[in-house]
Amino acid sequence: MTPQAVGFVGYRGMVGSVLMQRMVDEGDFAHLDPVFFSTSQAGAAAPSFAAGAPALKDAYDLDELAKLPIIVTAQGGDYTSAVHPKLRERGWDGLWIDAASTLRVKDSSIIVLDPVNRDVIDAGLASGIKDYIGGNCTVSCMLMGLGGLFKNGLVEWATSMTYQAASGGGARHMRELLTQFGDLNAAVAPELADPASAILEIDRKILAAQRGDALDSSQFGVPLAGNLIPWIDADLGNGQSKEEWKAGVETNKILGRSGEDSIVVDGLCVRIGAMRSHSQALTIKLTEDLSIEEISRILDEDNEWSKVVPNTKEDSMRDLTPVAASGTLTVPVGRLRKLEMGPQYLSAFTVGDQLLWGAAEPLRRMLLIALGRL
Ligand SMILES: NC(=O)C1=CN([C@@H]2O[C@H](COP(=O)(O)OP(=O)(O)OC[C@H]3O[C@@H](n4cnc5c(N)ncnc54)[C@H](OP(=O)(O)O)[C@@H]3O)[C@@H](O)[C@H]2O)C=CC1
Ligand SMILES: N[C@@H](CC(=O)OP(=O)(O)O)C(=O)O
Repeated sequence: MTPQAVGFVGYRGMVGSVLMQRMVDEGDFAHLDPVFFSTSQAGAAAPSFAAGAPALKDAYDLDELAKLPIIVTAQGGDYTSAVHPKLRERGWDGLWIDAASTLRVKDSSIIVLDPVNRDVIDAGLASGIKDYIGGNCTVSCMLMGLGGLFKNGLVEWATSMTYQAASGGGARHMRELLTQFGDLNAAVAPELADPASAILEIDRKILAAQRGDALDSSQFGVPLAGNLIPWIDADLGNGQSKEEWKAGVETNKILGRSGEDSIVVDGLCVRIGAMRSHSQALTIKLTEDLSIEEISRILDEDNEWSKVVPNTKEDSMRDLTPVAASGTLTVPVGRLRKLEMGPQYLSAFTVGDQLLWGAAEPLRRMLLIALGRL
């Protein structure tokens, strides 16, 4: 069988690079003919990992894009807004697989997270839906960890309090965080080198640096190092951030639920100084009083990546952190405990790499589904 041609836009960005690495690691390029696009480097050589691919094409060249039956993009929402409607207007009916949020909640698209909603994806393909969009990173990571409870109708409502990594903002945000850590360290280096120096003097200098103009905070707007930011994405004007709004809307869309069938999911989204894994603490009201053993079994069995971490200090500190989860597809779920509110109230804590399950991996797997390989 002739390999299918697939267009890739945004392959050299942060999300795109993680996607390419996963595809190289899994040998995916052996089963397709890649055509790479760039908004800034048309004509340059294709990336070395895809031997034989043609030179980079202009990502705004609709004629070139329209030749392809499948386009995968991690270029960003502005690109999607600029190109996708024009392609559809001219009658292109290929599959559009996208990391950006632009098309996510449209009726004409499906949010892809196949370990959780393969049935929804298959029904979409069968009914002729052409736009398949990766979900919000926090939502996808939460559902990869706790999907077993949601899929089995065991969640009456859930509230999530997130601890989101710098990578959610992009590569420049990660660099800014590290630069801030370095600058803060430098501000008190002599005092740190002297074990006899007063900690309150160190603290005073750090606070002065954080409150002054010394730290570059141009990406996040305020310092993140030694701080946190209790707001992510746009202000919807009703006291809710857009990131918080996505939790309920996207969770239900992924699960194929709507109207009275919807599950209420809401909470607060907070940026912290982790690098690339998002964490979240959840309070879940269960629809029935299940034992922790039964809950653990359901979560572990739901998908091969969800891993229940025993609710002990040692296990939690070792296996339930951004440092433990980053760079892996494992989504640890722990701190499972019945809360004092009653036997149907469950606490949980989960962590996921927001560039893998939070962005690249659902796209990669959707591509494999489209190619008939998954
Ligand atoms: N960051 C995240 O956590 C998540 C992001 N997304 C979505 O993915 C989109 C892309 O995000 P992200 O990957 O972080 O964006 P990046 O800024 O890393 O990359 C986007 C594009 O920037 C261009 N670019 C310019 N200079 C460089 C450079 N030095 N190195 C690499 N690329 C460069 C590339 O396009 P070109 O080759 O055309 O110049 C690249 O495709 C987002 O807009 C969002 O819609 C989705 C989920 C999570
Ligand atoms: N908003 C997320 C990252 C992201 O890109 O989300 P979305 O794909 O929903 O725009 C964060 O900052 O952590």
